[in-house]
Amino acid sequence: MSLPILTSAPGKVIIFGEHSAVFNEPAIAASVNSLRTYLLVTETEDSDIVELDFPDIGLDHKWHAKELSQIAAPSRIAASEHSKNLNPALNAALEPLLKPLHGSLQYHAAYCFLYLYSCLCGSRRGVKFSVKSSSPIGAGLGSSASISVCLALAVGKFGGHLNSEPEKLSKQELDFVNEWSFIGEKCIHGTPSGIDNAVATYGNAVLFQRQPNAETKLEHILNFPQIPMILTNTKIPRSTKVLVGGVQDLITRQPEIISPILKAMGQLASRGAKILADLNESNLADLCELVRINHGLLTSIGASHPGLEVIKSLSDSMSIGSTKLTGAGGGGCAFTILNQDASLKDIEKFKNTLETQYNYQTYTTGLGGPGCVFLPSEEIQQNISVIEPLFKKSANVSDLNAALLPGISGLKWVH
Ligand SMILES: Nc1ncnc2c1ncn2[C@@H]1O[C@H](COP(=O)(O)OP(=O)(O)OP(=O)(O)O)[C@@H](O)[C@H]1O
Ligand SMILES: C[C@@](O)(CCO)CC(=O)[O-]
Ligand SMILES: [Mg+2]
Repeated sequence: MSLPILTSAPGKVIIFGEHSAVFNEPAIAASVNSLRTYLLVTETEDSDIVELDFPDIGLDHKWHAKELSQIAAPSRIAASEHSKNLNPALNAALEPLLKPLHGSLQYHAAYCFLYLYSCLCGSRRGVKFSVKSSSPIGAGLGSSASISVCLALAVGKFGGHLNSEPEKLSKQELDFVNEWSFIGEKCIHGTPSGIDNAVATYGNAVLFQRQPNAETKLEHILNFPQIPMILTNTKIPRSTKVLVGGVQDLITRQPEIISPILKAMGQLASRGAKILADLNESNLADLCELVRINHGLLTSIGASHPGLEVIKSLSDSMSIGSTKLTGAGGGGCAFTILNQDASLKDIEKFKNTLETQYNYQTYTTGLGGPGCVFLPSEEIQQNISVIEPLFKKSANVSDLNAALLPGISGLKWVH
């Protein structure tokens, strides 16, 4: 496909089943349309380079054709065959190119990019990838999956793998994006379950279960109910890779204790799915009960953090609703499902306390909505003077969403 290319994918909230999802238990996640990542792919003047400009994490890096020519990428089939473990020969070839990058944020984002680019774009050069996100990064809201999905869709298009129907992404194309973004997620956090990239690809909400043979069972929930909730970001940094590794270590040390806990989390997700299919005034309290239990179990496996417990204890002491961490935990975000009788005054007080006393950020956001989307080249070209400045470091998040948000911005995104 010709340049420019613009893609976008949403963040997500896991309602039930984070961590246990990695161990083949069912889990439920919903997309969050207002927290999206956007990727713009443009031609560079220098036809010899591939450039990454990811200002959200302070990454601006160029690779020259000579360095990139060291990589002998596996074919698509070979890479998919390595869906349990990333291709070791390709990993070894990428290592020298990744060496100059600092810290895990930059390293993992660049690793994800280079892996997908090598597999899907072969020897194409003279191109720049710019990423901006309206979602907090590393906060449990699926930022890694949304960037992986944006990259899989963009490099899939640029590499000529996704060009069947210009007016709609077909089921096969979405499956391709899901498959490759899963590989991208592996670069970022080692052993993902695949739930985050699935919901960022297909949108809406999913009941997801990884199978022992590494296949996945995916049920799309199209009319996800609007659950009355406040989402709170503690802004405490953490890494999904480290947290998932911690649970793996714990299960190795205490298998008889941890396995039943993970199974119970799976039961919570299955029960939760039944309630969510017909959420009403009479069963909201049952949903809240499951939320409280799921948070307690996540705490017992070491996925909480004192900063998350602040949100839980405030919601408990104000009797305003039920709180559960979401995503990998260890910091990042929690949501609070509001009780039916929570007053507007108390809701404001709850948010205000978290923001002013703890410097947390609260969001009141709808769940569900579109998954990955792209903007046709002509539409980008017509709006390029508005689009390009949004990818600068100084651009602010509200301008990004105001100009680009699918369903709000007026741009003709293809779903
Ligand atoms: N806008 C972005 N620009 C560059 N890199 C990003 C961006 N968003 C995410 N990333 C990459 O994703 C990594 C964060 O992934 P991580 O899985 O730890 O957190 P998360 O996806 O936000 O939370 P969770 O997995 O719990 O939902 C960062 O280290 C970075 O490499
Ligand atoms: C912690 C985890 O269950 C959810 C992260 O959003 C990891 C995964 O499922 O890939
Ligand atoms: Mg992630």
